[in-house]
Amino acid sequence: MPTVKYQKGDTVMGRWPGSSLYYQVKVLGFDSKSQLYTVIYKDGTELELKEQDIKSVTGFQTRSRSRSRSRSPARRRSRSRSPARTTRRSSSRTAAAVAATAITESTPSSRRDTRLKDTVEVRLSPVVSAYAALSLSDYRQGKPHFCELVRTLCICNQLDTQKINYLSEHGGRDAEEKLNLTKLILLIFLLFLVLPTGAYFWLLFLPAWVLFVILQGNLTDPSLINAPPPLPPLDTFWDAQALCFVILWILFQALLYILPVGKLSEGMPLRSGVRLKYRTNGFFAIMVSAIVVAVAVHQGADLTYIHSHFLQLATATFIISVLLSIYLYVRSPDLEFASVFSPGNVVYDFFKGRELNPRIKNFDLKFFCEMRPGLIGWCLINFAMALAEMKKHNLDAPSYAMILVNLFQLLYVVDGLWNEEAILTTMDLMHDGFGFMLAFGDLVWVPFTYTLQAYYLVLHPNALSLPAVIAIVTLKLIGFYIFRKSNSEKNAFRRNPSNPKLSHLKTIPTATGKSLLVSGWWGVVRHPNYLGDLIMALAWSLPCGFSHLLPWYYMIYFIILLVHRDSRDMSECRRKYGSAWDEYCRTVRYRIIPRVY
Ligand SMILES: NC(=O)C1=CN([C@@H]2O[C@H](COP(=O)(O)OP(=O)(O)OC[C@H]3O[C@@H](n4cnc5c(N)ncnc54)[C@H](OP(=O)(O)O)[C@@H]3O)[C@@H](O)[C@H]2O)C=CC1
Ligand SMILES: CC(C)=CCC[C@@H](C)[C@H]1CC=C2C3=C(CC[C@@]21C)[C@@]1(C)CC[C@H](O)C(C)(C)[C@@H]1CC3
Repeated sequence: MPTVKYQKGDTVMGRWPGSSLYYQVKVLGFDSKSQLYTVIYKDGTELELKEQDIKSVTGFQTRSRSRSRSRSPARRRSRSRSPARTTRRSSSRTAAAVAATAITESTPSSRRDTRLKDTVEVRLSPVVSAYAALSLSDYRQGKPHFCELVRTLCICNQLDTQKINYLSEHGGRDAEEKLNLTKLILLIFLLFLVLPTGAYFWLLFLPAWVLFVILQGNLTDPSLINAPPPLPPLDTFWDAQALCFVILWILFQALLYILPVGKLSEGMPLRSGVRLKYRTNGFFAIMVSAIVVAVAVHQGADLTYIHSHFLQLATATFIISVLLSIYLYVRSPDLEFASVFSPGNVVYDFFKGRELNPRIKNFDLKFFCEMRPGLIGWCLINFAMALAEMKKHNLDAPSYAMILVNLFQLLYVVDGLWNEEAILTTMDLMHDGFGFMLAFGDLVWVPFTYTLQAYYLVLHPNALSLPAVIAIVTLKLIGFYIFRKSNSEKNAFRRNPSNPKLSHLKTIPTATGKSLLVSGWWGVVRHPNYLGDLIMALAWSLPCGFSHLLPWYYMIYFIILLVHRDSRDMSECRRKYGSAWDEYCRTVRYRIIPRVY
């Protein structure tokens, strides 16, 4: 009779099948026939584990501590946690274990050999090994983000784990050769995207693009594929008054934000378990802003200034976003966040941000910038464009096209502010740092490029027939319905998974304690909210007609943005949820558009 190492009632660390994560478990018994231990997780889930998947509690450290030791996401992420990549060695009685704190093994040798371990684990598949080789050599050269991009792009190009595994099982050389072209294309993409050059690229490209589209909007024949118009003299960019207006607007919004009006909502738990509080009074802010603007117009304020000084206002806002990003960079970094996301590269850190939730006392800079000056500014600018159109064409009322664009986008923003709490469960708030990308995105990109349809219509009117108006409105409402319902469903579920209103929905439990919705909207496609958003984007461009590409810019940009976000989210969820995510993907096969994508 072999000796039983762990006894009934012992508290030990049990490896979660197919991952390198260990959770605290209690031994319930040992079956000498199968040589398996039955263990129970904290949530009551029982599993059978082999002896080598069990360790004593000593010799472990919390994952957060080990994370902060390694600043390399490349190293951390290439350590496969996907069950698809590893051989499952234990049998499970239930599909999932709801975990307490996830713990990784930490022995002196495992620490010493982290790099070796990475290589061994990722060699399980040819494609992954190519990625790993790339990432490791590039990591050594100080380009850890390089591998992140390859990984993201691999996923973008559908080289997901299942395909990779399929190829490793069936492919051999042929399959790998077939991938060469794809890899080549990926590498060309990388020339543009690779970081830190990628961060430089985006730092220059994003402002240049805003300038390009604004200048195009002033041309008689605007297009996205026209050569850029000649740069106006430098002094035309600058207008001190425009800067004052922008500062006043931001301060005004900040004042509304800090007023003790409206609900204090709790964010999602941070890694430390803390839940930050957010003042969700965005609807109040837009209402007050509308009243103030209406009074100002009534008092004779000429809002068409916004149209005639669009470039100067954009420049002023850009300057503010750069100053804000510098401030965000020089604030002391959030080490816990940086240890997970930041490779410690100055440009990359500046671009992506070093803190998840930078705050000045209770003033949350990311939340404020994402939901207030830019978003409400977007509606203000659209309204100003409608006035400019009336002035330019001597109209008593704006055109149908202008009214539709204004109303559609106003509805989108008002809805976002009305459901402001839901933003707390979105990727930006939960996972992304606050650096130049979001500061610029929130303050400049949103108000100065999302308004392009209205800006375009001032100089390029497009007459709409009544049936066209009805068709476009119907499309918008369909998109809005899908967008709102799906976002609310996920938000309600994340806030209270046992919400009785959602009890009819099927879910998959995951090892993190959170479950995934597999029916309802989230059972139709994996991102129903993106689907609704895309349909709405289509309805925003249609009123501008088909004469030029410029008003279709948002649609094109949005497809790229959402496809990229979906890939990023897919890889993040696969990392978080492992086999449960794969099961979700098997059940819900399409990402955004049913039966298409
Ligand atoms: N107009 C614009 O410029 C933009 C608009 N948007 C819109 O903003 C909204 C938010 O988008 P975004 O933050 O990108 O993504 P989501 O709101 O879709 O959030 C993704 C997260 O939802 C959770 N999740 C995914 N699948 C499930 C499931 N089956 N069941 C339960 N939870 C699930 C996961 O987080 P976890 O499990 O950790 O909770 C995942 O990381 C969308 O409507 C989008 O269209 C987004 C970007 C730009
Ligand atoms: C190219 C570049 C600079 C990208 C930055 C992306 C940001 C512009 C967007 C990322 C996610 C966003 C969201 C909204 C606006 C655009 C950004 C900031 C949003 C606030 C718009 C209103 C919606 O109702 C929303 C609240 C769902 C949405 C959230 C995501």
